[in-house]
Amino acid sequence: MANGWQVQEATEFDDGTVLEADVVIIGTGAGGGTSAEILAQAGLKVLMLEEGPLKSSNDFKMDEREAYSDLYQESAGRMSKDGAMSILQGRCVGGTTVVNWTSSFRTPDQTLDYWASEFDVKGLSKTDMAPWFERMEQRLNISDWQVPANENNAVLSRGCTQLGYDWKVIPRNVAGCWNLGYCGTGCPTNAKQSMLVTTIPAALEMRSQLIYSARAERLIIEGNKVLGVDVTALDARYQPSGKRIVVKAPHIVMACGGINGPALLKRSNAPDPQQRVGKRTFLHPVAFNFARFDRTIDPYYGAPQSIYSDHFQWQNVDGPVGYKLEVPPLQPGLASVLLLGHGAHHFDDMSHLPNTHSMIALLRDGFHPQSQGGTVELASDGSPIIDYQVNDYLWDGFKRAFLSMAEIEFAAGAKAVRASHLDARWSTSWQQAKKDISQLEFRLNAFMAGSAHVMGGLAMGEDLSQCVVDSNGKYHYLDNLYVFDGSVFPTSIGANPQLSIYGLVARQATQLAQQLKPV
Ligand SMILES: Cc1cc2nc3c(=O)[nH]c(=O)nc-3n(C[C@H](O)[C@H](O)[C@H](O)COP(=O)(O)OP(=O)(O)OC[C@H]3O[C@@H](n4cnc5c(N)ncnc54)[C@H](O)[C@@H]3O)c2cc1C
Repeated sequence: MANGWQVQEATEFDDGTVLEADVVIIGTGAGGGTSAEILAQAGLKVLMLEEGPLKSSNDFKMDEREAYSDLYQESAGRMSKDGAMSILQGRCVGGTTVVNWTSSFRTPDQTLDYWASEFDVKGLSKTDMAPWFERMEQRLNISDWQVPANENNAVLSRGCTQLGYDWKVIPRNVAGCWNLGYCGTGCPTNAKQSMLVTTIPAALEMRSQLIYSARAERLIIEGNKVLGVDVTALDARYQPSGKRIVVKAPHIVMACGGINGPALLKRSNAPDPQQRVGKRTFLHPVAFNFARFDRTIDPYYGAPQSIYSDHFQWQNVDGPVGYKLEVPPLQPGLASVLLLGHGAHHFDDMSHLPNTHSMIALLRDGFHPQSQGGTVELASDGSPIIDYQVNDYLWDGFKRAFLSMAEIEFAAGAKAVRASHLDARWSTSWQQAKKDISQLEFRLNAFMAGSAHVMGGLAMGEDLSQCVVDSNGKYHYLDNLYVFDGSVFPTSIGANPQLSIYGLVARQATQLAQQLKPV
């Protein structure tokens, strides 16, 4: 910034200021950052709008309390409408890539094939996508994690090996990682190759502009065109400051991510003849399991996710729900929420944290008629609400996942295992766990699922009865509006989504850049 980058907080502008650019990008996460660099490289004047604050490694102090309120949507308190699902998403310059846990997977072939056959998605086969994944893997230094897994992750590989289940090492987007484990509070060493330290600085170096604490309130739509964006300047407490600015551009890229993107279109009364905006929002609903060991696990230290198992993920594509197994970090604040409960039991659970391991199962939603995902609605103040119901189809998956996780944990030497359900107790043998898990029932607010992977809501494809953007990310019903982020996925990915977004957006933004390149 000292070199003269154009970076401003929205409140620095006078109320009513009008700004102009060749392309305005709303949101600076995986999709926004990738688009900004590519469009700026093509010589276009890019203006990035971000509703969150600008924070950097100077501010990232491995402090959960500050990080959750500064860097996450709704201060990490975002929930589904009925409270059954806790949803983590970033809200800062760099978006969710600033707080994510660095796992980097290509889109599974099964998912790309399913999109082509069920949603008439064109041009995104495995072969079409390979060069784009390769390009972004190089750009973000993605490769298998070479350091031995921490104890928390080693439980997964050890248990799977014992049982003959598949497991693999996770590729990560890091350069010179210190193996601290606090990726979720922002990387204090700049090792994580988030948009904050890669594509956004590159775009700024090419004379792009970034305005932060700037919430896109609505798109200004006339006929088939978006003329610009009406922006609310937010104050230090992330509340409207009373100032508004307008950004005009001939081309608009929405990269606000799932939930917020559909909400912006709804606030803008964007044309949506089939009423599909906000539908098919997927979350990879996550079930958590905990295991106690008689040795130290220290689950808060070391690369958060370094081992995964897809053993239960692709046994079929469109039958009973499949799930990916991974291992989350357990910093004390996060652990205290996930462990559920209160009082003496909770105190006891937290006292055992150094000996506690956790495993997660990420359910692959969206591949079955009984898995239609959630719907984004607007609250009376225009903010988004996600209605996502846990039904019998998902509950069956959660119960199978609890069993798989407990079996693996006992095989790895766990002394006791517990599901994250208020009725669950610590089972001290695999036999006991099978019985205990079979008795668990879905009750609202007794079982809490989580999500850190918001996808869909603006489905991509040529089938107009289901989709609102085309296979290149252009909104079907407006001439100059593009959606370049994870909200376009017509199902969940079936793997952690960031590299799917980077690869897809690299392809789409490059196409747009070729169309718009100044002559
Ligand atoms: C704790 C955590 C861990 C994760 N770990 C992994 C992982 O290990 N691997 C992986 O692949 N994925 C992971 N993810 C998910 C991954 O980071 C996201 O899927 C990805 O970043 C989504 O990209 P996006 O471009 O769709 O949206 P985002 O990256 O969320 O970016 C959207 C941006 O738009 C801004 N915005 C929204 N609305 C507006 C508006 N109206 N006006 C202006 N700005 C707006 C938001 O503030 C945000 O900065 C994790 C997520 C979390 C929360």
